[in-house]
Amino acid sequence: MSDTLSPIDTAKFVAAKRAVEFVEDGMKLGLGTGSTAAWMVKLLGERIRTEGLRVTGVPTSSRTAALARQVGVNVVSLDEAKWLDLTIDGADEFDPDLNLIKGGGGALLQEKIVATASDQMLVISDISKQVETLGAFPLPVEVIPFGWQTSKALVEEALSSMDVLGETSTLRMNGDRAFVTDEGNHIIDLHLQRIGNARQLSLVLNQIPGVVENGLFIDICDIVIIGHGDGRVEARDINTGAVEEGHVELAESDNIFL
Ligand SMILES: O=C[C@H](O)[C@H](O)[C@H](O)COP(=O)(O)O
Repeated sequence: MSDTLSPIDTAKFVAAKRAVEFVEDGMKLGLGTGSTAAWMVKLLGERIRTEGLRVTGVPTSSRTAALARQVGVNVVSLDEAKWLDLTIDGADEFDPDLNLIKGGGGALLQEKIVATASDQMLVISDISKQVETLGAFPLPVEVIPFGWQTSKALVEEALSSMDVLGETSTLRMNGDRAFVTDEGNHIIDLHLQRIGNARQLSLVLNQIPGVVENGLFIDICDIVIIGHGDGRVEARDINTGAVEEGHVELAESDNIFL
Protein backbone atom coordinates (compact mmCIF):
# COMPACT_ATOMS: atom_id res chain seq x y z
CA MET A 1 0.00 0.00 0.00
CA SER A 2 2.73 2.44 1.00
CA ASP A 3 6.44 2.13 0.39
CA THR A 4 7.31 4.03 3.53
CA LEU A 5 4.73 2.92 6.11
CA SER A 6 4.64 -0.47 7.81
CA PRO A 7 1.40 -2.47 7.33
CA ILE A 8 0.30 -1.52 10.88
CA ASP A 9 0.92 2.18 10.26
CA THR A 10 -0.84 1.96 6.90
CA ALA A 11 -3.80 0.35 8.70
CA LYS A 12 -3.87 3.17 11.26
CA PHE A 13 -3.56 5.78 8.53
CA VAL A 14 -6.42 4.46 6.40
CA ALA A 15 -8.69 4.10 9.45
CA ALA A 16 -7.94 7.72 10.36
CA LYS A 17 -8.50 8.84 6.80
CA ARG A 18 -11.94 7.21 6.65
CA ALA A 19 -12.78 8.66 10.09
CA VAL A 20 -12.16 12.28 9.14
CA GLU A 21 -14.78 11.84 6.39
CA PHE A 22 -17.32 11.64 9.23
CA VAL A 23 -16.45 15.21 10.22
CA GLU A 24 -18.90 17.89 9.03
CA ASP A 25 -18.51 21.63 8.83
CA GLY A 26 -19.15 23.36 12.16
CA MET A 27 -18.68 20.26 14.30
CA LYS A 28 -17.27 20.32 17.81
CA LEU A 29 -14.84 17.42 18.02
CA GLY A 30 -13.08 15.45 20.72
CA LEU A 31 -9.53 14.75 19.58
CA GLY A 32 -8.04 11.52 20.91
CA THR A 33 -4.47 10.69 21.83
CA GLY A 34 -1.95 8.18 20.47
CA SER A 35 -0.32 7.29 17.18
CA THR A 36 -3.61 6.53 15.38
CA ALA A 37 -5.32 9.65 16.67
CA ALA A 38 -2.29 11.68 15.59
CA TRP A 39 -2.92 10.65 11.96
CA MET A 40 -6.52 11.74 12.38
CA VAL A 41 -5.50 15.18 13.69
CA LYS A 42 -3.06 15.66 10.79
CA LEU A 43 -5.67 14.61 8.25
CA LEU A 44 -8.18 16.95 9.87
CA GLY A 45 -5.66 19.75 9.47
CA GLU A 46 -5.41 18.83 5.80
CA ARG A 47 -9.19 19.18 5.37
CA ILE A 48 -9.09 22.53 7.17
CA ARG A 49 -6.35 23.77 4.84
CA THR A 50 -7.69 22.44 1.58
CA GLU A 51 -11.47 22.63 2.05
CA GLY A 52 -11.80 25.46 4.55
CA LEU A 53 -13.50 23.04 6.95
CA ARG A 54 -14.46 24.85 10.16
CA VAL A 55 -14.26 22.75 13.31
CA THR A 56 -13.56 23.24 16.98
CA GLY A 57 -11.41 20.65 18.72
CA VAL A 58 -11.13 19.57 22.34
CA PRO A 59 -7.85 17.67 22.75
CA THR A 60 -7.50 14.82 25.22
CA SER A 61 -3.85 15.45 26.10
CA SER A 62 -1.17 18.11 25.96
CA ARG A 63 0.44 16.16 23.07
CA THR A 64 -2.73 16.25 21.01
CA ALA A 65 -3.32 19.91 21.88
CA ALA A 66 0.13 20.83 20.55
CA LEU A 67 -0.38 18.84 17.34
CA ALA A 68 -3.89 20.20 16.78
CA ARG A 69 -2.70 23.80 17.09
CA GLN A 70 0.20 23.04 14.77
CA VAL A 71 -2.11 21.79 12.00
CA GLY A 72 -4.57 24.66 12.33
CA VAL A 73 -7.40 23.25 14.45
CA ASN A 74 -9.26 25.80 16.56
CA VAL A 75 -8.54 24.34 20.02
CA VAL A 76 -10.85 25.05 22.95
CA SER A 77 -11.34 23.53 26.40
CA LEU A 78 -14.15 21.10 27.11
CA ASP A 79 -15.78 23.65 29.39
CA GLU A 80 -15.83 26.15 26.54
CA ALA A 81 -17.23 23.60 24.11
CA LYS A 82 -19.60 22.12 26.73
CA TRP A 83 -20.81 19.26 24.53
CA LEU A 84 -19.28 17.64 21.45
CA ASP A 85 -20.72 16.22 18.26
CA LEU A 86 -18.10 13.55 17.76
CA THR A 87 -14.95 12.20 19.42
CA ILE A 88 -12.43 10.29 17.32
CA ASP A 89 -9.83 8.33 19.25
CA GLY A 90 -7.69 5.20 19.13
CA ALA A 91 -7.90 2.20 21.48
CA ASP A 92 -5.67 -0.51 22.86
CA GLU A 93 -8.35 -3.21 22.58
CA PHE A 94 -11.95 -3.40 21.41
CA ASP A 95 -14.37 -6.31 21.75
CA PRO A 96 -17.44 -7.27 19.65
CA ASP A 97 -19.66 -4.95 21.76
CA LEU A 98 -17.17 -2.10 21.16
CA ASN A 99 -16.15 -2.01 24.80
CA LEU A 100 -12.58 -0.81 25.02
CA ILE A 101 -9.34 -0.77 26.93
CA LYS A 102 -7.63 2.58 26.58
CA GLY A 103 -4.82 4.41 28.29
CA GLY A 104 -1.72 2.78 26.81
CA GLY A 105 -0.45 6.31 26.28
CA GLY A 106 -1.64 7.46 29.70
CA ALA A 107 -4.42 9.76 28.48
CA LEU A 108 -7.41 7.70 29.64
CA LEU A 109 -8.83 10.24 32.09
CA GLN A 110 -9.27 13.14 29.69
CA GLU A 111 -10.20 10.68 26.93
CA LYS A 112 -13.04 9.19 28.96
CA ILE A 113 -14.39 12.59 30.00
CA VAL A 114 -14.29 13.91 26.44
CA ALA A 115 -15.79 10.76 24.87
CA THR A 116 -18.59 10.72 27.43
CA ALA A 117 -19.39 14.36 26.63
CA SER A 118 -19.92 13.54 22.94
CA ASP A 119 -22.95 12.53 20.92
CA GLN A 120 -20.82 9.85 19.30
CA MET A 121 -17.47 8.20 19.91
CA LEU A 122 -15.70 6.77 16.89
CA VAL A 123 -12.68 4.53 17.48
CA ILE A 124 -10.01 4.13 14.84
CA SER A 125 -7.82 1.07 15.00
CA ASP A 126 -5.74 -1.41 13.12
CA ILE A 127 -7.08 -4.95 13.12
CA SER A 128 -4.58 -6.12 15.78
CA LYS A 129 -6.58 -4.41 18.53
CA GLN A 130 -9.69 -6.50 17.88
CA VAL A 131 -10.23 -9.14 20.59
CA GLU A 132 -13.00 -11.57 21.56
CA THR A 133 -12.67 -10.66 25.24
CA LEU A 134 -10.86 -7.71 26.74
CA GLY A 135 -7.90 -8.18 29.01
CA ALA A 136 -4.69 -9.18 27.24
CA PHE A 137 -3.61 -5.54 27.14
CA PRO A 138 -2.63 -4.30 30.62
CA LEU A 139 -5.54 -2.34 32.09
CA PRO A 140 -4.42 1.14 33.18
CA VAL A 141 -5.73 2.55 36.45
CA GLU A 142 -4.98 6.21 37.17
CA VAL A 143 -4.25 6.96 40.84
CA ILE A 144 -3.34 10.15 42.63
CA PRO A 145 0.29 10.27 43.82
CA PHE A 146 -0.68 10.61 47.50
CA GLY A 147 -0.63 7.11 48.98
CA TRP A 148 -0.37 5.44 45.58
CA GLN A 149 1.17 2.30 47.10
CA THR A 150 -1.84 1.95 49.39
CA SER A 151 -4.20 2.44 46.43
CA LYS A 152 -2.25 -0.20 44.51
CA ALA A 153 -2.57 -2.65 47.41
CA LEU A 154 -6.31 -1.93 47.65
CA VAL A 155 -6.67 -2.56 43.90
CA GLU A 156 -4.89 -5.92 44.24
CA GLU A 157 -7.07 -6.86 47.19
CA ALA A 158 -10.19 -6.02 45.20
CA LEU A 159 -8.97 -8.07 42.22
CA SER A 160 -8.33 -11.12 44.39
CA SER A 161 -12.07 -11.44 45.07
CA MET A 162 -13.11 -11.01 41.44
CA ASP A 163 -13.38 -13.26 38.40
CA VAL A 164 -10.21 -12.08 36.71
CA LEU A 165 -7.22 -14.05 35.58
CA GLY A 166 -3.87 -12.81 36.78
CA GLU A 167 -3.60 -10.33 39.59
CA THR A 168 -0.30 -8.57 39.20
CA SER A 169 -0.10 -4.82 39.03
CA THR A 170 2.83 -2.58 38.21
CA LEU A 171 3.50 1.13 38.57
CA ARG A 172 4.03 2.58 35.08
CA MET A 173 7.51 4.03 34.73
CA ASN A 174 9.03 6.70 32.51
CA GLY A 175 12.71 5.78 32.58
CA ASP A 176 13.64 5.53 36.25
CA ARG A 177 10.74 7.69 37.46
CA ALA A 178 7.06 7.05 37.89
CA PHE A 179 5.06 8.04 34.79
CA VAL A 180 3.07 11.23 35.40
CA THR A 181 -0.16 11.92 33.50
CA ASP A 182 -1.30 15.32 32.24
CA GLU A 183 -3.33 15.57 35.44
CA GLY A 184 -0.23 14.92 37.60
CA ASN A 185 -1.25 11.37 38.53
CA HIS A 186 0.37 7.93 38.27
CA ILE A 187 -0.76 4.83 36.38
CA ILE A 188 -1.01 1.33 37.81
CA ASP A 189 -1.14 -1.26 35.00
CA LEU A 190 -3.14 -4.40 35.78
CA HIS A 191 -1.91 -7.58 34.10
CA LEU A 192 -5.13 -9.55 34.01
CA GLN A 193 -5.07 -11.65 30.82
CA ARG A 194 -8.86 -12.02 31.12
CA ILE A 195 -11.48 -9.67 32.50
CA GLY A 196 -14.65 -11.38 33.66
CA ASN A 197 -17.36 -8.75 34.08
CA ALA A 198 -15.82 -5.55 32.72
CA ARG A 199 -18.65 -3.31 33.88
CA GLN A 200 -18.40 -4.63 37.44
CA LEU A 201 -14.60 -4.40 37.44
CA SER A 202 -14.76 -0.78 36.29
CA LEU A 203 -17.20 0.10 39.08
CA VAL A 204 -15.16 -1.71 41.72
CA LEU A 205 -11.91 -0.03 40.66
CA ASN A 206 -13.42 3.46 40.64
CA GLN A 207 -14.68 3.04 44.22
CA ILE A 208 -11.18 2.51 45.61
CA PRO A 209 -9.81 5.58 47.42
CA GLY A 210 -7.06 7.19 45.36
CA VAL A 211 -8.28 5.75 42.06
CA VAL A 212 -9.29 8.51 39.67
CA GLU A 213 -10.33 6.47 36.63
CA ASN A 214 -9.62 3.22 34.80
CA GLY A 215 -9.10 2.40 31.13
CA LEU A 216 -12.30 0.38 30.59
CA PHE A 217 -14.67 2.22 28.26
CA ILE A 218 -17.99 0.43 28.60
CA ASP A 219 -20.93 1.43 26.37
CA ILE A 220 -19.14 4.61 25.29
CA CYS A 221 -17.95 3.76 21.78
CA ASP A 222 -20.52 3.88 18.96
CA ILE A 223 -18.50 3.15 15.83
CA VAL A 224 -15.20 1.43 15.14
CA ILE A 225 -13.26 1.88 11.93
CA ILE A 226 -10.79 -0.93 11.44
CA GLY A 227 -7.94 -0.39 9.03
CA HIS A 228 -5.91 -3.08 7.26
CA GLY A 229 -2.39 -2.95 5.88
CA ASP A 230 -3.64 -3.25 2.28
CA GLY A 231 -5.88 -0.17 2.57
CA ARG A 232 -9.15 -1.96 3.35
CA VAL A 233 -11.34 -0.33 5.98
CA GLU A 234 -14.35 -1.68 7.79
CA ALA A 235 -16.75 0.51 9.79
CA ARG A 236 -19.06 -1.08 12.36
CA ASP A 237 -21.83 0.85 14.09
CA ILE A 238 -22.86 -0.85 17.34
CA ASN A 239 -26.16 1.07 17.56
CA THR A 240 -27.51 0.30 14.08
CA GLY A 241 -25.61 -2.92 13.41
CA ALA A 242 -24.49 -1.45 10.08
CA VAL A 243 -21.22 -2.70 8.64
CA GLU A 244 -19.56 -0.83 5.80
CA GLU A 245 -16.56 -2.12 3.92
CA GLY A 246 -14.39 -0.04 1.68
CA HIS A 247 -10.91 0.73 0.49
CA VAL A 248 -8.94 3.90 1.08
CA GLU A 249 -6.69 4.92 -1.79
CA LEU A 250 -3.67 6.96 -0.83
CA ALA A 251 -3.80 10.26 -2.68
CA GLU A 252 -0.90 12.32 -3.96
CA SER A 253 -1.62 14.78 -1.15
CA ASP A 254 -1.07 12.05 1.45
CA ASN A 255 2.64 12.03 0.56
CA ILE A 256 3.21 14.92 2.92
CA PHE A 257 2.41 12.56 5.82
CA LEU A 258 4.26 9.47 4.66
O1 LIG B 1 -3.70 6.85 26.35
C1 LIG B 1 -3.68 6.61 25.16
C2 LIG B 1 -4.85 6.24 24.36
O2 LIG B 1 -5.86 5.57 25.04
C3 LIG B 1 -4.58 5.71 22.98
O3 LIG B 1 -5.68 6.05 22.21
C4 LIG B 1 -4.36 4.22 22.89
O4 LIG B 1 -3.29 3.86 23.74
C5 LIG B 1 -4.06 3.75 21.45
O5 LIG B 1 -2.87 4.33 21.01
P1 LIG B 1 -2.23 4.00 19.59
O6 LIG B 1 -3.15 4.54 18.57
O7 LIG B 1 -0.91 4.69 19.61
O8 LIG B 1 -2.09 2.51 19.52
